[in-house]
Amino acid sequence: MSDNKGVRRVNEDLARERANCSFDVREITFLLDGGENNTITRKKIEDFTLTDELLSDKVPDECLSPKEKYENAVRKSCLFGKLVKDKLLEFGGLETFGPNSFVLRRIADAFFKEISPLLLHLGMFVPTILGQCTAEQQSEWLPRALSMQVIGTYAQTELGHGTFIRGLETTATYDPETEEFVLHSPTLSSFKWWAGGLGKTVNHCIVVAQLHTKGQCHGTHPFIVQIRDLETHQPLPGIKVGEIGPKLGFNTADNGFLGFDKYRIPRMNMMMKNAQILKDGTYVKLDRHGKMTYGTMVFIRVMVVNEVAFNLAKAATIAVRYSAVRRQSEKKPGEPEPQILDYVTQQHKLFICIATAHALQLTSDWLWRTFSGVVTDIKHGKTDSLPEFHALSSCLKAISTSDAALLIEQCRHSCGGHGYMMSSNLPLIYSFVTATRTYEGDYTVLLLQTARFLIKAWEQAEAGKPLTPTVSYLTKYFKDGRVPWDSTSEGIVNAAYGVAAGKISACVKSIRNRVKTGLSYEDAWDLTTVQLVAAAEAHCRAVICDVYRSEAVRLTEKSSPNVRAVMRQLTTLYLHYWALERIGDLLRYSAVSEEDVVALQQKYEELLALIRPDAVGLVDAFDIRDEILNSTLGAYDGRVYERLMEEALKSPLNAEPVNRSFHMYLKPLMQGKL
Ligand SMILES: CCC/C=C/C(=O)SCCNC(=O)CCNC(=O)[C@H](O)C(C)(C)COP(=O)([O-])OP(=O)([O-])OC[C@H]1O[C@@H](n2cnc3c(N)ncnc32)[C@H](O)[C@@H]1OP(=O)([O-])[O-]
Ligand SMILES: Cc1cc2nc3c(=O)[nH]c(=O)nc-3n(C[C@H](O)[C@H](O)[C@H](O)COP(=O)(O)OP(=O)(O)OC[C@H]3O[C@@H](n4cnc5c(N)ncnc54)[C@H](O)[C@@H]3O)c2cc1C
Repeated sequence: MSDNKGVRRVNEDLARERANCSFDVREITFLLDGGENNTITRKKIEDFTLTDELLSDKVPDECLSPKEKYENAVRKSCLFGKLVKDKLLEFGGLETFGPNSFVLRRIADAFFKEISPLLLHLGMFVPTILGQCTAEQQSEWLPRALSMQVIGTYAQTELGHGTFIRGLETTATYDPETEEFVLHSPTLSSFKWWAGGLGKTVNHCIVVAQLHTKGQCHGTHPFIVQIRDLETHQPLPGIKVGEIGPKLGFNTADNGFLGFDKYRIPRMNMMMKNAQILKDGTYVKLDRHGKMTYGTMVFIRVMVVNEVAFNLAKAATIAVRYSAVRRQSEKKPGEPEPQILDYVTQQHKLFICIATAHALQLTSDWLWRTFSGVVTDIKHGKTDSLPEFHALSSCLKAISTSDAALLIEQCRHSCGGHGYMMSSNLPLIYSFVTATRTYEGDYTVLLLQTARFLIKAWEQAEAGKPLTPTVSYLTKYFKDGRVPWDSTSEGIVNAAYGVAAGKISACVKSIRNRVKTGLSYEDAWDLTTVQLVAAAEAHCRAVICDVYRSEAVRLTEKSSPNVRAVMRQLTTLYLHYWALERIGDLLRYSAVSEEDVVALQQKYEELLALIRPDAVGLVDAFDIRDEILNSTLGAYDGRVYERLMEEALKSPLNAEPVNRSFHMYLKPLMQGKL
């Protein structure tokens, strides 16, 4: 299905793989896109936007200086922004595709090898206006933000604090005399640090600061702050702003720092949906739940699951296609060199990547639907579902980003030396995804948030109180104890829940035993955090296994038999992979026997063999165009070696036969004249 526009000749091995695929690739594309209509619209938009004129870079981005890279990214962001504004809305905007199909995000990958400096504008600035402003404030800020007169970012993290939001030091002190807030950075560690686009691009930002009024601090609140002049783009007096320097990735995102020297903003620049300051300085709290100002973070955590699923699909596409083209070594003496995809160890590295991309995509669609329900509840003043949703989105964000980063790195390893080339795009995909494990809530910190909820749920189960849906399995565990083993998919999912329940139970015991020795609850909790993180991870894995299995069955109800078969093979592979990965836990918390373990391993290896002939078809079904993949190793036509050489020749070092350093240093060294 992938666009093969401009293809001269498809590599023979890839062509044969495609001819032998057992199913109609388009059927799986439609499933992943959420229906044929979505696929048709997406492809129309891709045809329309991915034009050579906008995409061509004479010099590869990675050969540019940091400054040139940034300037190129701004140029492309503006072209991309104009395209979206002028043309894409003709297709009905994002709503046409459903909020979870992320068409624009997909297309953006063709424009930016790294990140758009405007990502935070649409990704966080606009959503925070929607989530944290009153209707009146929205009518003032939204039109200006959507027409790009106001370009913004989200500046919460400081040099000294990212995780512990309550510890942020920037202050916003209300002055009733002038009806203004005075923003101030009292220490070096209070400088804002990290916000994308802050370094050079934006003219406004959302600043999260400690609100002081009438001599009292009311905790952190968000404010809209203009930081640069709209005409000259110079920082305004009282603002110290700059870029934070080179990073592992995100090098076109101009992440920035920001400090305030008693900088004044109007009272109405406080985002007032959840709390207000009246003219006289009276503080009015409207948020009954207490954590509504964390709403943008929850929203982004939901989006990130989809983001990493797509990036893993990209890495799997590159690695599987390359593994079908690449031939290396001999299986038996004198035999022709096999495609490396024929090595079982290679299949073990890669098929779990395809299955995980599906698992995360389907889980993300389910999470989005659940989130939409929570948002509707909140609109009607109901916040009861928030604690469970916070626990769910926290662990899914942590596990999906961590799994995706590890598996993308595995894809890179599976491509040998060529996977190390920037032109394979695997290093950039990895550097992007590994950051998702940290930003919007660090892995450990978020799992501990989930653990907090799980321990409370356990106590509720003990007290015989009803439990919310994602933890209702604890009630069953209370009744039946250790789970029986059953090697069906349903049985493995049940066992995964059993492991989670067993681990939560062990944490509860551990905390209580420690408290009995005289420790405070906080100290007992702290000493148990290694187990608590593992329990939250086990809970999250059980949820993903459950959702993936049930969603795959539901989605393929009307599919052709071959598509149903291959989708079932993938879900079964996923469940077996994780059962084997966590065999120690299963031995501890379920009735699995030694023989069952042997059978699990055997079945897993049989599944690798069954999936092998369809592997290329499965990654083709992700339907990621060459312009978006940006990879010498993963292009649809498989012209790997030609592309590697073409890209190498673009290196600026190849523009001249002899570099001047020869005359300046090497020659004098060779002649003993240095
Ligand atoms: C492209 C890249 C863009 C990147 C952008 C960024 O990174 S932007 C920067 C992104 N930065 C980050 O992501 C920073 C990550 N850090 C954080 O999100 C918070 O500091 C925290 C959640 C770790 C702790 O917060 P805290 O110290 O205020 O809270 P606490 O632990 O004392 O718990 C008190 C109660 O609150 C509950 N509760 C908490 N959060 C939520 C919620 N969202 N919803 C609902 N409930 C929530 C919690 O469950 C607990 O309930 P319980 O048990 O009492 O019933
Ligand atoms: C690429 C990138 C882009 C970003 N973009 C933005 C942005 O646009 N806007 C913005 O505001 N921020 C942004 N951030 C900041 C990001 O949100 C924070 O880095 C993140 O929330 C982690 O916080 P931290 O850096 O303070 O880590 P720390 O909290 O200092 O974490 C360091 C270590 O301490 C551990 N730790 C911390 N607290 C605990 C605890 N309670 N229990 C156990 N272990 C703990 C962590 O697990 C970790 O191992 C970005 C970060 C990155 C990397």
